[in-house]
Amino acid sequence: MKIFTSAQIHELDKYTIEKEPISSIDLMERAAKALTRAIEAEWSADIPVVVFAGPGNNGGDALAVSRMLAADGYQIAVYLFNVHNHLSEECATNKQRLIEANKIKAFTEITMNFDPPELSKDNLVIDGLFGSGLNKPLSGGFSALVRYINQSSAKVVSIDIPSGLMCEDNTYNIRQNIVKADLTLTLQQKKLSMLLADNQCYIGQLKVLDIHLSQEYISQKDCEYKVLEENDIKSRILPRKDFSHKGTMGSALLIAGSYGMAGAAVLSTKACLRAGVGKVYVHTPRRNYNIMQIAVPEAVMQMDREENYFSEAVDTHDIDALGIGPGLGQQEDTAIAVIAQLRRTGCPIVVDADAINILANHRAWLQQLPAGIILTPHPKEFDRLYGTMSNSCYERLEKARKLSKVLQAYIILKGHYSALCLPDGHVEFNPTGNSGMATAGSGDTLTGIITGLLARGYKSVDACRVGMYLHGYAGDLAAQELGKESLIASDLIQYLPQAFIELS
Ligand SMILES: NC(=O)C1=CN([C@@H]2O[C@H](COP(=O)(O)OP(=O)(O)OC[C@H]3O[C@@H](n4cnc5c(N)ncnc54)[C@H](O)[C@@H]3O)[C@@H](O)[C@H]2O)[C@H](O)CC1
Ligand SMILES: [K+]
Repeated sequence: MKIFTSAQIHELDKYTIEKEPISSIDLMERAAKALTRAIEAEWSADIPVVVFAGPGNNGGDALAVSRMLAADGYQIAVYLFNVHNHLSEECATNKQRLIEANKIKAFTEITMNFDPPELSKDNLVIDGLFGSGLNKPLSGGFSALVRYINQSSAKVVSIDIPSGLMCEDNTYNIRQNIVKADLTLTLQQKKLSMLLADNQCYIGQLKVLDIHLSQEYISQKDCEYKVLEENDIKSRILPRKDFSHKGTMGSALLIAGSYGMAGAAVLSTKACLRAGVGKVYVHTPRRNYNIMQIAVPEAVMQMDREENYFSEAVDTHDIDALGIGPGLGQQEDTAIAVIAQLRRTGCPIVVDADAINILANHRAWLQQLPAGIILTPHPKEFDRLYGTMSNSCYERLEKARKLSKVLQAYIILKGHYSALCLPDGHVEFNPTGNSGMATAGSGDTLTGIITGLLARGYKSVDACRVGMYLHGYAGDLAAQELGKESLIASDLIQYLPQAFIELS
């Protein structure tokens, strides 16, 4: 699913009006019908509804919804904020239609002073103050109203987007002045800000309502952000040929583990094997020999000369993909070996965990990374790598995009909706996965899966796409059976076969 920016949504809106063709007011009527249906599916007519409508088309939607709910027997009190004595054309038409229908309990148009109605837990607030046309943080009377709504115990449903939240960048927004919705009914598509962790507290439950905007525009328009869908993945899963043997299914090498961190090597190795690769080699310190042999008998061991940590770069001539970093530790010898390894490796590489931390501590080395390298940082690792803290998830995402372009690297910024940043500036979000996966070792399994897919013959971009989707999908299957609370990283490996079956 493409994620258009608010400017593109505006364009899409105009394109639909012109090409369908449909008048702007009829399009609003179509949106309002979808919104009304969704609200009626959640709340019955005995809940008293208070509607706050703004001066633009978000307010127009709210007024049309008010008319439709009233016609269905809901008790509605409407407050229309017209403080600059200017309503959008569609908002003004819907004000007229609402008054003429004469079905609502109370209609107040606020031009100056506003005496807020009492809001109790038995009320439903419909927030139609501002939508995709918001162009700066809310202030003055609007911010006071938002705070009033937020401190009340009423249920809140936001039309299109919680008022005060920007569709994209909220780095410099004023967080107290954003409506906290219980339900957000967004039109046509999710907005970028809805995919970012720091905005989740405003959105509540999220439903996307299809208002049938132009499919022609949607399919033709290039777009920097998209959410991956099952079909994007299914069509990319490589078939296994009948006459395959382990020599044709690729060889992966994992450089992982240190004393006390053998588990990271075990998890990444098992996950790598389960990604369908022919052979998996593991280079790990001597101390971990027994653990690895017993835990993963399918893997071939290569012991480091050091007892406790990775210390020497190894030959990768016969290897199809390298995964480096899980549980490595950050010894200075390890750092030097990691850099030497990255320099001498000719096959595709996944860099994770301590290997990322090492690069973060030696940022001059970043320039030497081979193009096409895959980095899989979680947000803190990314901040260290980039060298600055981010004030918002949007800011971090933009930095990751920039770094991907500069390094010509694939960066997977991990989290809910992990963001795959491509060297050409595009971002693809992964929709699978759940909070049960926020547990130690989860990242090690992702590294193993992507390394396995690379060795198996997937292009780097597809190994990232398929890898993160499968990883989350396995997590979702595991959560269905085991619940989220008790989920551990080994469960992800356990459910990887089922994930493959369902996606193949
Ligand atoms: N394509 C669709 O998805 C459709 C969306 N619809 C609805 O239309 C709104 C967007 O409407 P628009 O008129 O462009 O913008 P808003 O209503 O969000 O607000 C514009 C209005 O507000 C003023 N303004 C902006 N920022 C501030 C601020 N910080 N403080 C005060 N005032 C501000 C601005 O100057 C304008 O006057 C979309 O969200 C949907 O709800 C259509 O109904 C159907 C198609
Ligand atoms: K809104």
